[in-house]
Amino acid sequence: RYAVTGGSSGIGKCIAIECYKQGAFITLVARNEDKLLQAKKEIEKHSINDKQVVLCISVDVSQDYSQVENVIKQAQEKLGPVDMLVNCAGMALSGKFEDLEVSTFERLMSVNYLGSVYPSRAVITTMKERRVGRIVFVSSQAGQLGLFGFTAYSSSKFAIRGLAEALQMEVKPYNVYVTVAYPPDTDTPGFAEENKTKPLETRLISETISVCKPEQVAKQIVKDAIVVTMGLFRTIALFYLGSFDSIVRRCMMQRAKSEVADKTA
Ligand SMILES: NC(=O)C1=CN([C@@H]2O[C@H](COP(=O)(O)OP(=O)(O)OC[C@H]3O[C@@H](n4cnc5c(N)ncnc54)[C@H](OP(=O)(O)O)[C@@H]3O)[C@@H](O)[C@H]2O)C=CC1
Ligand SMILES: CCCCCCCCCCCCCCCC(=O)[C@@H](N)CO
Repeated sequence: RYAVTGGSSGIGKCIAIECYKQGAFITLVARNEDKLLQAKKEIEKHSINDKQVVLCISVDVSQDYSQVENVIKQAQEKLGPVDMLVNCAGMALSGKFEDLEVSTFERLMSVNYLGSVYPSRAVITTMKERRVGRIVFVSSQAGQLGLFGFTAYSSSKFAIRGLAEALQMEVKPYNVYVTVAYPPDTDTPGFAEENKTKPLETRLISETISVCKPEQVAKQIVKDAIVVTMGLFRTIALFYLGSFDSIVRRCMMQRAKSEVADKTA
């Protein structure tokens, strides 16, 4: 059972299709109901058995945590616990730092960052209890490099990386896995929208690499969620992370011991 935020368009919709093709039950989360229904119809064409369902939830993932928590609870009651959550809802706005409205910084932070925190927070307890789960975050290449025109966007995508890495250290002992995707420019409705206001410099920088197809990006994201690949930096970091993970495990054992002691006391 998979839940995909931003599953009604672009990369999120392609991720949903990719997972549906593998027999998963899908919950789509986005705001616009027409787009959700449209996507549902499209995804259902790829079913591989007649038990599969696509459930649509209309909610703004960036506004009210209790609302997000409620709808996720309802979805889990209908379909059962979520095994994989893909946080793909997001948006991009660009412009020079001094030209961007202050409200744009707030908006991108709440949609891209808090919009990934809330759904994750809503599913994590059940995942830890079940000792099963995957959470996928969708950052961006602009979440690894700060680029001209992306002062608001890049920082919201860098934030996702910090969240994901910290969360991974917490949930690893519970067999819950976290992955982050850093996609390049991808041909989606959101990308077309973003291009309407892109500064020239940003456009020229973007054009140095080619635009990907959302189907291709989605395939890679689903694959990476299952098979983890590594870069050089990651390998060095892994040495440290290993020792940090053992601290986490030690604390867990210590806590379990003292809980037993409390009970017997
Ligand atoms: N396309 C690209 O070039 C790249 C995109 N990305 C990232 O990938 C993700 C998907 O991008 P893309 O497919 O292009 O985007 P689209 O604009 O095509 O789709 C965005 C999806 O997110 C939903 N969404 C947006 N805001 C909210 C919200 N506040 N609450 C709930 N749902 C919301 C939209 O539905 P609705 O509007 O109805 O709510 C829609 O389903 C984003 O996080 C983006 O930053 C990363 C790198 C490159
Ligand atoms: C290890 C990293 C390698 C980096 C290679 C250099 C890439 C420079 C070009 C970057 C293009 C900007 C992508 C942003 C996409 C995006 O998030 C928006 N389209 C959102 O919609």
